[in-house]
Amino acid sequence: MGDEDWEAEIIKPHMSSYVPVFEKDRYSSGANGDTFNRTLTSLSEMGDGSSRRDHFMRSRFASGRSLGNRDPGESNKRENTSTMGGFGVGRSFGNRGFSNNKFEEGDSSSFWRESSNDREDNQTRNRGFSKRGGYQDGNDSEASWSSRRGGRGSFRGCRGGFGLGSPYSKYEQDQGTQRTGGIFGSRRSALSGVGKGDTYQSRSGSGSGRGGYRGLNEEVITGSGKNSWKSEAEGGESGDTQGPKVTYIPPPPPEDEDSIFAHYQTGINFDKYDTILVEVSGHDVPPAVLTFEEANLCQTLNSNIAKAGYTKLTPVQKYSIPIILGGRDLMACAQTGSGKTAAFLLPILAHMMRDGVTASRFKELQEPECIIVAPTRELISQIYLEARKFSFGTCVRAVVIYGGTQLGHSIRQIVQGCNILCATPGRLMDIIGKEKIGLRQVKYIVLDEADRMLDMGFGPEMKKLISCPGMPSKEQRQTLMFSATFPEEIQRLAGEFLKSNYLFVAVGQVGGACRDVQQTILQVGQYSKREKLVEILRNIGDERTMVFVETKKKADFIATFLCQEKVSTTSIHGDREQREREQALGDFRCGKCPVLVATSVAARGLDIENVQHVINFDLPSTIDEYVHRIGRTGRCGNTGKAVSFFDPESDSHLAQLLVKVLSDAQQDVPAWLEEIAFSMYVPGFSGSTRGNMFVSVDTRKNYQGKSSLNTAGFSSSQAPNPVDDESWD
Ligand SMILES: Nc1ncnc2c1ncn2[C@@H]1O[C@H](COP(=O)(O)OP(=O)(O)OP(=O)(O)O)[C@@H](O)[C@H]1O
Repeated sequence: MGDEDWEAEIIKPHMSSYVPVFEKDRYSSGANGDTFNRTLTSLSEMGDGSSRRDHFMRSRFASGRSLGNRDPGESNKRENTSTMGGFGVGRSFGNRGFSNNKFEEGDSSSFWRESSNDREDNQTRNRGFSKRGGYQDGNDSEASWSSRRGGRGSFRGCRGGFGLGSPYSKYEQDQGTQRTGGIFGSRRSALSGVGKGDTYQSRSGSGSGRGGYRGLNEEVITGSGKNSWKSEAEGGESGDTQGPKVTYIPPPPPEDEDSIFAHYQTGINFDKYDTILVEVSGHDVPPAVLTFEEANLCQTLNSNIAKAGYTKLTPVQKYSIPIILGGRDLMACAQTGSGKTAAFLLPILAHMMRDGVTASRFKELQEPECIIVAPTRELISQIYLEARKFSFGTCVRAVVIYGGTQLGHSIRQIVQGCNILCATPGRLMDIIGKEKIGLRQVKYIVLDEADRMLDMGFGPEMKKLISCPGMPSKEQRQTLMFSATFPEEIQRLAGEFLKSNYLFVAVGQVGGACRDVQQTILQVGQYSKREKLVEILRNIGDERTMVFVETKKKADFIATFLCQEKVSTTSIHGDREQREREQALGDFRCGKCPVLVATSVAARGLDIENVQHVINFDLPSTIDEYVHRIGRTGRCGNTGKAVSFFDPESDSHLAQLLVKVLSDAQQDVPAWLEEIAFSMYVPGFSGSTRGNMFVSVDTRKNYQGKSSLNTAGFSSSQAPNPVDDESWD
């Protein structure tokens, strides 16, 4: 569990995890790539005599709906995470032990195998669903809540300290081993007690079993046990708990119109969106709109849309806008980078304009009409900027609040007038708990990356939100959920937030990767990854690249390593202070650091212009995360490239799902990957969608109608069809 890191921004806000930046050299190109130009279809045509294999391939991939069963592999991977190691004593690593801006490979010690708390993703799993552990049955009881949160301190004693003086290669050797670093004492004392300013220091808070949680390192929710809803803000600002204040006040975004409407160009494949299939299920589906004019939004909105450079609706917008304008609840699933944000913002704003809401700074209690929640600070900031853009020149005021920033600042933003409140879950619950906003006027709740939020274990928080005093019931408000992936079990939970007649919009190969991303899977063992990474980055030159790794410490480590290799790099992850995270994103966006090393904190939603490459240095543990990560490139009709290092030792459980994703996106599938996928084949696995975490279709058994449409020429919703019903089960 993440028993220390969640407090990072509270306890020692002044500490820096600076990653040095070096000017990037120019490098020559080198050879790269080892995929085979063989598609899945060609495999089935090979006639290699393996009937088992043929059966496997047919059953897995031919239908386009099968393949799941990722849990065994996933849990395998998870089970290997209970170890800790450490950095070299007094030795270098960024400002966490990076001495004199030089990473001493031989001296920096045993960079440890991923500890469970270091894996951003893993933390969430620990709070996740039954299959992933944790939240199980919609039971929101305090008992289950506290049991998931409590007892964190109990892990501390057995968490590792330093691997004294062992070299980096030791880290690599340790990748496959179970290490319990207890002999060097607790992580806290070990990490903070050694060396001087440039030693890695734990920014953990007090130990001793204090409860708390920091979901995906984004939101800080502390609790000293049962039924506690203390947050970093409370602890830091009101003095309810110990710890210094969070003082960070994010700089205000530029106010000038050019900056507000700055946008990047849609890509050459934008028009291809018209051919994407869309399925809408539920009763009385309103017809889609084909153009912005048809949507009949108000004049100011149309003008803002034009200034934003939008001339044509994306598929998810064509379908979602009329559904939301029609007052319906919605669960929408569309590929990464396809315009989901505007799909909910525009109709909500249109309604607000119609209803004449006005932000007033003179109101004693601000009562927003719309609450938008997203799982990460960066994503919610981005949504806010979109809301600000589309509400430009109107009397609607959007406000953003998120963790890692001064609570007083959040409150000051709100009291100046708040119609649309964009928030991360922890900060939102803080503000509500402090009665800084009233909920009586809420008409719209939007959960962006809803699957992630629920998967992260924010289900209870979201339930608290909708059952807060004053919050209109689901019959009296509109609830909208968006994501590129919607696993079945998440859908079932999500259904509790929505009216029973909600509509489900599925655009394209739902849960699938964007076809504009060229995907390459390379078989790279853990010992060769760094070398391969450098080789690829040198080929890439200065093109903007996101490198995903599995743990926070590894993110720092790889960033530092790349800096030493003279690749201008920065990093973002949940252990970095908010100002550092924003700085890192800023440096990446502006091109100062064309390489951003990130954990899954940056996997979702981030919309950064011109990210041409994504490199999965470590593959994520789930295929959904893979889809989101590679979706940071190839956005809005632009093309992009994703290269993933596949280590058969640790990633084999993903092989089947990767083959599926690749073939669905019409990518080349390496023969060796097919072989691994085949070897992982479980006889008797039906390949049905049910239980499959990947393919996201409307899981409601009794939905009454669906339409299967082409975004260019759609039909209206169909009458219930028992045959279709079955096929949707
Ligand atoms: N109709 C449109 N015309 C032109 N650009 C658009 C349109 N809709 C959205 N965009 C732009 O496309 C980019 C991606 O949009 P957005 O971030 O909403 O995608 P998303 O579907 O939410 O992606 P993700 O699943 O990764 O969160 C943004 O820069 C947005 O401004």
